[in-house]
Amino acid sequence: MTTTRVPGVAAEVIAVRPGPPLTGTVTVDGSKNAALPLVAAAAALGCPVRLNNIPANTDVQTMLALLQESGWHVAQPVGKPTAAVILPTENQPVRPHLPQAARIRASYYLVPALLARHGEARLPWPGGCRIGARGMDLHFKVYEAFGDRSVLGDSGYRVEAARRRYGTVSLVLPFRSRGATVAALLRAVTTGRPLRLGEPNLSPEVLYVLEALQAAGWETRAGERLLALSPPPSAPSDAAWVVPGDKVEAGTLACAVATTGGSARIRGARADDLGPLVAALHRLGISTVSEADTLTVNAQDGRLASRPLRATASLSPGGLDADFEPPLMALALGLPGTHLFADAINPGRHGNLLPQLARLGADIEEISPTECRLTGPQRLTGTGVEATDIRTGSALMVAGLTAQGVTTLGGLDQLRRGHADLPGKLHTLGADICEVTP
Ligand SMILES: CC(=O)N[C@H]1[C@@H](OP(=O)(O)OP(=O)(O)OC[C@H]2O[C@@H](n3ccc(=O)[nH]c3=O)[C@H](O)[C@@H]2O)O[C@H](CO)[C@@H](O)[C@@H]1O
Ligand SMILES: C=C(OP(=O)(O)O)C(=O)O
Repeated sequence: MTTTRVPGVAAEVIAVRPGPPLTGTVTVDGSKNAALPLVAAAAALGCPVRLNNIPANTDVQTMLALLQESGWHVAQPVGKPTAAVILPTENQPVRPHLPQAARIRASYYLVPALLARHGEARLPWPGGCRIGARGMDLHFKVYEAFGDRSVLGDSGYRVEAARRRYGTVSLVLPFRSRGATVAALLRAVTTGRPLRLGEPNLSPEVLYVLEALQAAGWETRAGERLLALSPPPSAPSDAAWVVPGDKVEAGTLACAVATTGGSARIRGARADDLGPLVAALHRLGISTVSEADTLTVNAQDGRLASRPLRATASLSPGGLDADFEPPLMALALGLPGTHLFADAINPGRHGNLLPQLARLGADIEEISPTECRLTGPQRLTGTGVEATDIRTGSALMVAGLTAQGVTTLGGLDQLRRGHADLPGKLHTLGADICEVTP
């Protein structure tokens, strides 16, 4: 017998219209890019780990589902939708088949836990945002440093765990990859070996993993040149971690408030994580006040003070996270000055974002495939656009807040990979935004 699946109504879009300046208070969700390595770290630890403030975006749901397929329980405490306890199952499961790992970039974070549980990790090549070639060759160098063997295929890769070895693992990364840094940390955890990693990535998402491991007994030292990790004398029996608030969601909401000339409080993200974004806002004449976990944005008076912005995505400590660039670009379109943007980390980002902004009438000059220049203020006009990746989607929503007429945004599955409900948060601040299911 054959069965026919009737597809659900997938053609939904978000409609945005210009409205009054955004005001009020909104709280961001836990961060996707912090939750993904923390979930993998919980699995690598091998004991029950309670995680709080887990965001409900689809990438994190996929990651939790991958763990469940691979020999871990994900137990949801009753009445606590954003908490989960991750613990290994008692029975050794058969080698997992994980095709959904191809949907998300961060499935690579599971390799160390899979090596510990199954002696090998067999995964499809990772997916995620299509923002240019996104290699993972440094991850394989990391595993090689631990003695593991990698076999690369057309549709995926296999890493085989080394026989038990002892002693410190030392390696220097050729560039500061966040993914490879986390891979090294988690492989050190599952092998119980001390690690000395040169030229590490020190983005907040890496520092959260270090904080979590420190809370579980690891000794950690993080400097610009060297990151060191040593195991505790005895393995922890349990741990409890909190996923930090989403700095990218907070930064996107800050750009949204600023673009409407509004004034609002954005709670939940750590002020330190927003430093580079706040510096860019100040350059654009937007005043902000940063407290421990609240960013107050006031764009009512200062917008005429805008100076030319140079926003360059960087992997260096304290650099501008590439994920802040798209919403900043949407904001800069409305502000005086000639503003420059560069993202050489993700060489396909501008190829996604610029054509969509152009549909709204933006005039942006491509200096090279990864650099562009625009002069504001520009008047945009609403039309149908597509979230071709997460941050392109959120930037288009920011642009739609001041574009004349109606902007309709499709490709919501991309947006929801990163944010459980960004339109809802904009609505809380008074945006004229709704989801439409034709
Ligand atoms: C799940 C997650 O946290 N994703 C973030 C992570 O992505 P991503 O995992 O791509 O970040 P990395 O810092 O590891 O890599 C940056 C770039 O370096 C290249 N590379 C990386 C590793 C490697 O082994 N070989 C290689 O060539 C890739 O082109 C990659 O795009 O950091 C990016 C840069 O800050 C952010 O935009 C992403 O949101
Ligand atoms: C690029 C991103 O995600 P990923 O690396 O998971 O594709 C992002 O979070 O914007």
